Amino acid sequence: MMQQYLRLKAEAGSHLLFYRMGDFYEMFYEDAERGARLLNLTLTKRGASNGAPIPMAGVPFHAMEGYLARLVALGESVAICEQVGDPGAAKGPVERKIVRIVTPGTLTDEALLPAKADRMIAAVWSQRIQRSERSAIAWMNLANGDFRVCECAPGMLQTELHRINPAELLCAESARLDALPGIAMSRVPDWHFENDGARDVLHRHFMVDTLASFGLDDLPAAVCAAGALLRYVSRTQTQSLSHIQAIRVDHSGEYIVLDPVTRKNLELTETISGEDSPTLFSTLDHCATPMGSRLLRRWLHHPLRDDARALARQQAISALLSAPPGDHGLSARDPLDELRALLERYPDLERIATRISLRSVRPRELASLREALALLPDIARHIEQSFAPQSRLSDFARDIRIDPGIAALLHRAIDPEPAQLVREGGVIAAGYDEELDELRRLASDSGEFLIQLEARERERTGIANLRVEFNRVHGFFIEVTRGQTDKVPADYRRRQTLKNAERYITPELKAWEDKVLSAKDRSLSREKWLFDTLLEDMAEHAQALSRCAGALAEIDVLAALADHARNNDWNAPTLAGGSELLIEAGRHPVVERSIEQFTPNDCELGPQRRMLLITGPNMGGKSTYMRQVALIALLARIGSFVPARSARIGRLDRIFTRIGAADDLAGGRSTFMMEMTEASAILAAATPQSLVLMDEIGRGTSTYDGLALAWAIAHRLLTHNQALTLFATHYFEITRLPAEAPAAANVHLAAAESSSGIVFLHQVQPGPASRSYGIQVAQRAGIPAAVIRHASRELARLEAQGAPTPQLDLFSNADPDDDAEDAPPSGASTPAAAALLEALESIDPDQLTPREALDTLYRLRNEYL
Ligand SMILES: Nc1ncnc2c1ncn2[C@@H]1O[C@H](COP(=O)(O)OP(=O)(O)OP(=O)(O)O)[C@@H](O)[C@H]1O
Repeated sequence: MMQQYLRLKAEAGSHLLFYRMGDFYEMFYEDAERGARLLNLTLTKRGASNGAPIPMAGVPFHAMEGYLARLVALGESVAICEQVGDPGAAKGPVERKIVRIVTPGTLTDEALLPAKADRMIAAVWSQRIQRSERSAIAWMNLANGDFRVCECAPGMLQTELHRINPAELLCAESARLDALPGIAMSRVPDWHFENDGARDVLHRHFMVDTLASFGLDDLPAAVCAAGALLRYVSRTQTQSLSHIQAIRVDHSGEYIVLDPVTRKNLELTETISGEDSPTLFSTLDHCATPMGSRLLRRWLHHPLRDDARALARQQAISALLSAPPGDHGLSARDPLDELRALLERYPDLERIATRISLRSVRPRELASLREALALLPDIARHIEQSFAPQSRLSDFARDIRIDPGIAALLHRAIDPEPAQLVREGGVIAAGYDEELDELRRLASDSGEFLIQLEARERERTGIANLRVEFNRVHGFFIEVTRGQTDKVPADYRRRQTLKNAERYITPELKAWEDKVLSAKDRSLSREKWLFDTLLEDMAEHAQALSRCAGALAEIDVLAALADHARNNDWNAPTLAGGSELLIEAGRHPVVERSIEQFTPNDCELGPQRRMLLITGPNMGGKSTYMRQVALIALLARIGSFVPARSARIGRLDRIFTRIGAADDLAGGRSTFMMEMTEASAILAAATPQSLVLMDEIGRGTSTYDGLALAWAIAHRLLTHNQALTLFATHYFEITRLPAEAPAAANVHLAAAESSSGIVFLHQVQPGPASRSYGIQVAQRAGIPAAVIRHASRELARLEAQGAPTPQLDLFSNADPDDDAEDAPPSGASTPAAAALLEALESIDPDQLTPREALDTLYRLRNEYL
């Protein structure tokens, strides 16, 4: 047996091996030690190898899922080995096989998957293509069959990985990739990523001769990553991956880029301290189904650059809110509430569809699918009848239409209340299969047959006390008392002789006995076969089911967003083409829910007013204001309504944030170093279409250094990057920037002093703040009165001395070359230079092929030299 174990362990490699023995999955050797430590199991011993006892630890088979869930949460992978041979027939150990491998990114079992979040597996690959380095990511959501790739510059790899947020990351053995927090790393041999082999894997899976139809022709690195990923995932699953029907290319220009820091700072799906709520997602997630919740989460992380898709969603939300009052179609309820109530009755169709493809669906899931399918016509009718006509909504009504034959088949085939597992029996409905009905009848109601047989035999033999009976040792028999045995017919065969009676069997009773005794077994295997056949039939419809699930998830998200908009007085924003953000009476979507009276504020940013310098007391509401502007922009760009009286949101390519200070002690970077690293990333990449939030930059160092840096950074953002910027600062000196650069404007958060201390008005007003109120805020925070009095005296003394204010022309002696670099295109010394700068501005090197880059270089040389 140990030989068999060791062979299977070699196959499982570094994964833990769960080796099935009777009612347990056992682990041996190092696996046992690791498993026992991770799962808190008792470590025992079994036999010996080379004189030393073999460590062993096991988990009961019926509790396996719970243990697996714990292991994958810890980033472990497990190979599950089952007995596949017949224990009776085998001479040595029963034949065993690894039937599946569970890894953190390839889960499909309902019990192991989080309901409201996706678990993705990704593969990364980088290679040199014509002298430039390209990185590619392929990722797959095995639970719904989504398979995507993208290529990007190596510097964008981290940002893209954060967007995708995989649970497991696959890379080549030789890849230089640091472990990423919260992501399990799996390494495979480099050759898995080789182009020819990878292409071959994809060709075979999709049964195509070319990948051109997926748009992968010009993406060689992406092909390598996708091929390696598909090879890895196929190995982990026992069934074919027929639900993975296509690869989609995510173009980098499709979404507004949010770097990891920004996703965190805006608290989209996780608070800064790592909690699930309150976040934008937890505030908006009124979805009725888990698949809707997952889609909403995806949307929040993928705001769109293009207007059309966001607008289509927004119009669908408007249509859902536009139901004519009074005429409420199916019921007296409000149509949006009715729609949400209908959606609430849906199971997780997306995952059920996938498990049908993987042939791992459970009987009860099919029963809930049956109930759900019966509701589809109601939903389709409700959408058509109750809401204003809208093209997106009409598409849904079409996409959720499913062949009624599937529901009919499930009605006929699946028991109204099926058992949990097929092996328990009682899953296939009565009347679906004659043979199964007969087997079940035999297995269950043998009593009737025996009574009839007894009556018949009494009559035939004339033996009045003849009895038909059963015992475990001898099976069925006819018992005749000794005095009557001369009446026994010739076809009676003696089975057993007792003191006062003889026991017989007849050919009829024997045949019947064989049938009954095996009926139970046969009915179970017949049921298993029928269930498998049913799954084969259902698999043909898996794609239609998953399309229907996708449409339902989308309706669910739109209905949730519509509901939130309606209940919180949100409005449809205008999506504009230029670079602008105009918000009238905007609110913070999460904070407005947690306080009684939120003060709305406007925001105006555009080509002539690119930067707001925000001042005001601590606790005045600066961070809230900046975040609310970014969140309103993001919400508009996912297609949602926004918490504002009106909003006009231009095209955005990126949102950057530099908010708050957090040490990265693990990474060995101080607060100040972190701050500067983030700022330098922003200065390197922000464009006129970027939204930048900068909160108190420079705070982490001495006043002069900090002020100087803050000034220079603000200046550069204004003149060079020309990004739309919200710049909160405590350096009042910086409020004089607008005098030099008219594209900057001062606003402040108003506060007033009353007899009982400072009152925060949370109102954004034009102009700089007049003072900082630091001492008043400290007083409110409970600093002892003596310290406050001392501070007030110190302040008065410093003010009386006229404490030196840092000079504002700190940069007047700056290197003239630096000035030139900072100058906007319009500040170029000659018209030709201005034209050249403008031409350079319009180039996005990341979007050019090497050939195009060379051509562009020649063209510029010819035009401007
Ligand atoms: N517009 C508003 N209406 C009502 N309350 C608000 C508003 N904005 C902020 N607040 C409240 O004020 C508190 C402080 O806000 P915020 O953290 O934005 O201040 P801040 O100016 O950034 O402070 P600091 O400079 O100390 O970081 C928030 O927790 C919130 O409860």
